[in-house]
Amino acid sequence: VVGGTVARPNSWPWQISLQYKSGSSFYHTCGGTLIRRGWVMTAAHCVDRSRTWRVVLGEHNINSHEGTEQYMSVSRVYLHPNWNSNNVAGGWDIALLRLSSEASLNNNVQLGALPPSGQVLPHNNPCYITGWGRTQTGGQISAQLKQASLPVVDHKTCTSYGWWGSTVKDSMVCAGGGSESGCQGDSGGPLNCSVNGKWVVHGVTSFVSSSGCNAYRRPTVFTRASAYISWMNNVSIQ
Ligand SMILES: CC(C)C[C@H](NC(=O)[C@H](CCCC[NH3+])NC(=O)C(F)(F)F)C(=O)Nc1ccc(C(C)C)cc1
Repeated sequence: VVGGTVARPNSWPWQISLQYKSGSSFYHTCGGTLIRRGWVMTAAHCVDRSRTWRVVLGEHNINSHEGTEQYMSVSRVYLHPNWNSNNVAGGWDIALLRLSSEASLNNNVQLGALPPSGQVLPHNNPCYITGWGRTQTGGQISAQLKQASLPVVDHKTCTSYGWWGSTVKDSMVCAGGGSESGCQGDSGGPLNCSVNGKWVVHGVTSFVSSSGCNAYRRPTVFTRASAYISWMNNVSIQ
């Protein structure tokens, strides 16, 4: 996350850290959202190579053990069948992870709410991106979970000339476009939007401009969760 602030610990209790094993250690690679006690929603581009994964719930500082963490292994990865790892602009950048056991819900671990199928939010709808991703283009990832205010940029604007144009599809949502943005390592995490006074996980962090995370008129682009509700249902999640 470029800009924004360090989040109050566990104030986004559905945010997870997706980590892969290398040698005898695990390393943060992406974010995700706990949407059922046994299921995590993330980006397909995070899990389209075979690795030993773990999901950490109740995480704040990824470099220290704070006692609120739950470490879950992943029993199966469901990539969207249409995902093409050579074309993030094609969309379909969504995956579900089946956890080997069910999370215990508490003050630090809660389920994220999904939107109703087809919901599209208006321009400037208040949203926050959260994640441990790089804090500057080409910089380091953040040890502590960060948040930044990224209001929705409507499709009309986001797909116009000088903005993302036709790279952005209807199954995506844009947010931000100013000095704050997502960045590598935020992938797969939630775009948390305030709808009728409640937080809804409206997006899955997908991509930023290859010329820089907070590039001018290149808002962060998210997979629009409301476009995939039926797929998630069919993966027997709901
Ligand atoms: C060094 C980074 C900034 C490069 C940048 N990476 C990204 O945007 C990666 C997703 C890459 C998926 C493809 N393997 N996502 C992120 O960094 C995220 F913002 F989500 F955290 C990128 O590839 N961006 C990109 C690439 C192609 C397009 C279209 C023109 C096809 C758009 C954006």
